[in-house]
Amino acid sequence: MNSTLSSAAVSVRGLTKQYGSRRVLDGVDLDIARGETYALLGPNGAGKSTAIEVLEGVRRAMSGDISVLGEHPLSAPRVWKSRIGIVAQSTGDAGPYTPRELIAHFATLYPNPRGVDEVLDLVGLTEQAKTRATKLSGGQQRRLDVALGIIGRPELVFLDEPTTGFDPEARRHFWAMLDGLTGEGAAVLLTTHYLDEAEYLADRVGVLSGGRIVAEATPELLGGAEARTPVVSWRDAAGVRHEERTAVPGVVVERLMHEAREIGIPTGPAELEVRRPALEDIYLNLIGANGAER
Ligand SMILES: Nc1ncnc2c1ncn2[C@@H]1O[C@H](COP(=O)(O)OP(=O)(O)OP(=O)(O)O)[C@@H](O)[C@H]1O
Repeated sequence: MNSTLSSAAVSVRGLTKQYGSRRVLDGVDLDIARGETYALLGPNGAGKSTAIEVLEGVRRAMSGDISVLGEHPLSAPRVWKSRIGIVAQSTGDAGPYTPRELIAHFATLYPNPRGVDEVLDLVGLTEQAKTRATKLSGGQQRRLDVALGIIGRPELVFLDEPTTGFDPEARRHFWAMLDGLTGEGAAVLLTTHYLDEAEYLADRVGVLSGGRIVAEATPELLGGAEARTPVVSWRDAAGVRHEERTAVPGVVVERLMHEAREIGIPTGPAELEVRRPALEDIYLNLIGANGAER
């Protein structure tokens, strides 16, 4: 995070949004600092895209105080649009054009765009620069979406499930690219269903469930320190299964081995295992506790 820029990139209080009689967002509070990467997590249908679209000025909220780069998205001056970058979940038809042509065209819409070659390289499309966009693979088309979202050197980038369809190598490449972007001070609001992606990229993650942010922290601290405490499990000589949460699993394992040897079991207790809860376990617990949307 860039600590020299302190004013918020996004500041939201009490955001609500309803489709017909169905309330999708029910009082969302959200702050994203300049230079911060924030991953918004939540099950399918939780309202992540809806929230992003409200912040982009594409959808109208029912209520709430919303400030994005210091402006309300629906009353922001034209130049505000050039300060944000949007990679939506689905994008339109690219027509008969190549990535180079599309990126070059989009570059003309911004006052201070990146170079076309630089962006092609950043997203890993240099080799496909002259291939018709419609002939690109799904992952390559997604990279083109990202290219069009960052060509204008945005101060804030909205990335709605940006790496869906990427192969593992492309995903790593994308992560490195994003490191470069945020290194230049851009704030990022990202949605993803890949918990490893959130863990790698995000300064903070928020979990949207039941229309609200139900948990928010750095990836290391989500769910509280307790949630990350390792669990030692084993089966005793009578076949009864035990679990012990402990910050010192090695000490517990040592004790169990010693106790087992004492009663003539040199190999230790059956099914002895140490589990360290991953972000995914903690996320699933949070979603479970707050009722998943389906
Ligand atoms: N234009 C719309 N009209 C009516 N309902 C909508 C509209 N757009 C979205 N919804 C509904 O609002 C809810 C939230 O949708 P949204 O796309 O914001 O969720 P999401 O968290 O982004 O989901 P996903 O992870 O599947 O992309 C869903 O139940 C969806 O069906």
